[in-house]
Amino acid sequence: MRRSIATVSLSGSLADKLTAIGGAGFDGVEIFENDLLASDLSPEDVRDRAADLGLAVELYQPFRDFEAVPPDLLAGSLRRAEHKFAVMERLGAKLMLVCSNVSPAAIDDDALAAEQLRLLAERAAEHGIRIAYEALAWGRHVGDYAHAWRIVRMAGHPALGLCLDSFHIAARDVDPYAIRAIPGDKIFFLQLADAPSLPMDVLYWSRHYRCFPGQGDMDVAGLVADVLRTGYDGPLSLEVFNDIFRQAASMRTAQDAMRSLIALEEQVGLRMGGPVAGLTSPPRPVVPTGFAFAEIAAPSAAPLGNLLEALGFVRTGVHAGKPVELWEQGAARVLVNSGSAESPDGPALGAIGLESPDPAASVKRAEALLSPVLPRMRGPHDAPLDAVAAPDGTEVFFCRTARPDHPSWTGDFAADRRGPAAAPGEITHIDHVALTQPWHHFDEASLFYRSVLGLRPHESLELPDPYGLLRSRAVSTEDGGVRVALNVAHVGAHDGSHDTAWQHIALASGDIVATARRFRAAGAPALAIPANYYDDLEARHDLGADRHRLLRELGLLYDRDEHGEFLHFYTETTGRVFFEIVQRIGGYRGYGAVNAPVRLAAQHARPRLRAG
Ligand SMILES: O=C(O)c1ccc(O)c(O)c1
Ligand SMILES: [Mg+2]
Repeated sequence: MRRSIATVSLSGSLADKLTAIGGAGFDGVEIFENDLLASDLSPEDVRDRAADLGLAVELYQPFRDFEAVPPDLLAGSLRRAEHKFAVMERLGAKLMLVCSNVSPAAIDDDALAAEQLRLLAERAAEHGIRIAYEALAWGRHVGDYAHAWRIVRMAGHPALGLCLDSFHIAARDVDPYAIRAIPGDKIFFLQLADAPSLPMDVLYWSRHYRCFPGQGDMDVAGLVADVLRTGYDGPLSLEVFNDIFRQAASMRTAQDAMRSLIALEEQVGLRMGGPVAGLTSPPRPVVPTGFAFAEIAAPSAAPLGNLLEALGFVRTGVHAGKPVELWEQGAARVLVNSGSAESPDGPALGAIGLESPDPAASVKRAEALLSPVLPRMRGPHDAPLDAVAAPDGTEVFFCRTARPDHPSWTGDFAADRRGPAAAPGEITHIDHVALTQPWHHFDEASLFYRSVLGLRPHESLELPDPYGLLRSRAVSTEDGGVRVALNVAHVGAHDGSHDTAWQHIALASGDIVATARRFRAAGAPALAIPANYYDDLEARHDLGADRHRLLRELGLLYDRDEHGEFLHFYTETTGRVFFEIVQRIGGYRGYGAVNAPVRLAAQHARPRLRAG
C-alpha cells in the first residue's frame, strides 16, 4: 500500500518537510493548506518538487465549515471551493478533504448536509477532483464516521466519499466494527494517528498530543484491519498534530514516522491472520531474555571500581585490547570503560547488553525497523558483536553470554581479580536500567523499544521534581527479564540550570538489608533520604516498629502493589550515573515511582560527585 504523511506532522518550511518526507521513503504526501499559504513555493513548484522526490500529492486539506449551512452562506462557500480547486489543479492534487462543520451556523439536518455536499462533489468532478468527507470528533453536528457515512450515502455522488481518521474514531470510542459495512470504494482516504490516553477535551488532545501509531495507547492496527477488509486500497497516511514534532528535526521525525508505519503494517498483518498483500512483514522481533551487561564510560575506572566493590562486586576481567574492566556479581555484570573520549560530565551509561536467543536475528529486526546498526568488529581481537544504536545514542548489544552455540563477549576479557574476597554479595542480576531521553525523542524511544525489541509499554507517569515534572514510562518483557525505564528530563537539564539527565542501573538484591549494611560498612555514599519521608511512610503503611526503624536506619525506601513489596536505595550520583539497589518481594511489578520525587529532591540537594 502507498505510504503517505501530512505535512502538518513535521517541522520547518514546506520545502524542508517535502525533502524529509521524500528522504524517509514515503510514496505520497497530504498538503496542509497552512503549509502552502506560508510557503514561497508556488503550487507548481510544490508539485514539481514532490514529483522529483517521488511523492504523489495525495490530498489537499482541510476545507472547513462547508456543509449544512443556510442557503445564504452556500454561495460564498462554493466560491471558496472553486478557488481551492484551482489551487489543487496547479498542485496536481485530486482529492480534497472536507471536515465536518464546526461552525455555530451549521444546521442539524442530514438531508441538507447531503444535498450541499452533493453540489460540492458535482463542482469538484468538473475539475477531475473528488471530495473526502471527514467527521471531526468535535464536529458541530457530525462527530463520528457512521454519521458521516449516512450523509455520504444519502448524497449518492460518485465524487463524494469518506475520509476515515483513526484518531477521531478512537478518541470518541466509536466502535470501528461498522466500518466493515462500508464499501471500500467509498472510503477515499485513511488517516492514521495514535495518542496517549489523556482525560482532556478532544480538540485540544487532537491538536497537541497525537503521535505516531505505536507511540500511544490507541488500537490503530485493529482499525486499519477493519478498513482493509472493506477492500480500501488507498494510502495509509499519517496525520499527526504534535507540539514536539512541530519543533524537532524533520528528517528524524519522518524516519520515525516510517518506522511507525512499518511496525503498524506488521501488526495489521498479524490481526488479519497472516501476510497481507501490499503490507510489509519484517522479521519478527527477537525478544531479549535478560541483561548481559551495562557499560559505563568513565574518565577513570578507580572511583567506580570502589563503588562497585562496596556493593559486593568483584572485578573478574580486563579487556585484552582496551581499558575496559568487567565487574561481576551473580549474573549482574557492569563494564567500566575508561577508554572512551566522550564523557564531559563524568561517568555516563553508554551501552547495554541484552541476552538474545539469536543476536544476528535481533540485528535483522532492528535494521528492518530503520535502526542504525553499529559496526560488528570493534578491534582485531574482539568477538563479533551485534549492536544497534537506540534513539538516545545508547548502544544496544545483542549477546549470548557463555553459551556453547555462540562466541561470548566475555571471552574478550582476561581474568584479573580484584574485590572483596569474603562472602559473595547478595546481588543477583540487573533488574532494570533507566535512561533519560532528550525531550524531543521520548516517543521515538518508546516506539524503538516496543517495535525493535518487542518490549511491552507500561503506563505513562508524571513525576514531580523540585524543578518540574518528569515524564516516565517503562517498557519490559512479559516476564520482567528486561525492564527499561524511559524518563524525559525537563528543560533545565538541557540549559545546565538543573541537571536531571541522570541514568541509572538498578541491581536486584536477594537481601537488600545485607547489601545496604555491606555498602555502609565500606564507607560508601548512599543517597540520604529525609526523615520526613519516614514519618509519612509510617502514616501510609503499618509495617511494625522494627521494620520502620530498619528502613530509616539504612535509608531504604518502600513501596507495595497488589502483587508484593519493593525495597530500594540509591548510591550517590557520579557524573550522570547512579546505582539503585532493589529487592522485589512477591511479584511486585513497579519501579517505586511513588518514591521518585523524594529521590529527585535528594539528588538535586547534593553536589554531584564528578568522579575521576
Ligand atoms: O484539527 C483539525 O482541525 C483537523 C483538520 C483536519 C483533519 O484531518 C483533522 O483530523 C483535524
Ligand atoms: Mg484527519
